[in-house]
Amino acid sequence: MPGSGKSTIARALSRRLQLALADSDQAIEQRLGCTIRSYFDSHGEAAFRDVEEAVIDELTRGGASQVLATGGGAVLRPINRQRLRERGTVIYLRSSPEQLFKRLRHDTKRPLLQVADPLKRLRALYDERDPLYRECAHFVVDTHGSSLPMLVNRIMMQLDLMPPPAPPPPAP
Ligand SMILES: Nc1ncnc2c1ncn2[C@@H]1O[C@H](COP(=O)(O)OP(=O)(O)O)[C@@H](O)[C@H]1O
Ligand SMILES: O=C(O)C1=C[C@@H](OP(=O)(O)O)[C@@H](O)[C@H](O)C1
Repeated sequence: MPGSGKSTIARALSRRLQLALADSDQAIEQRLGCTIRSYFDSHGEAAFRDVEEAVIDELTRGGASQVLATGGGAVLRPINRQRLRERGTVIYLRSSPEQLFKRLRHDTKRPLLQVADPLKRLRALYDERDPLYRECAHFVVDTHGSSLPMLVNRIMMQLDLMPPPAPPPPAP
């Protein structure tokens, strides 16, 4: 979801894991040469989702060698969910629409929230997306009431519990 703290938490987690940090929204804006908001305005959401799909494909080809923060709508397309889940470990940072509204009520960057009633929009997005995040994620971390260091510790513990990745198939 927009504002669930993905960028903030991914940055802290990448430091802790000593892995590179990637941010698909930043990569998209670099490719577009403009902000996501202005691209939404000029080309519409479907065109944005095409670019998002291509960037996520590229950024996940290296497997689990980095921490990747995706935009909140990355799970909408089945191919994105499949690539993310198969190529890495996916963490759903769950927040309620009410918490997200507290964080984002003054936001001007997120195109989907530039509406008369952003809380209503956040509730609709949550209802649509929560099942998709759960389908895609390897585990869920609730972000409510935890500081950033506590969240990173909880994620580290969950990662420790993950089974090791399957070995690559033998060379033919
Ligand atoms: N765990 C948290 N508790 C409170 N505020 C948070 C938390 N995580 C992020 N924030 C704040 O919420 C806003 C959105 O965070 P951001 O990392 O940009 O979210 P996203 O990348 O998911 O859209 C920022 O202002 C950030 O400081
Ligand atoms: O929820 C969404 O559909 C979107 C969230 C944004 O990213 P954040 O989740 O980082 O706000 C950005 O990708 C775009 O505005 C669409």
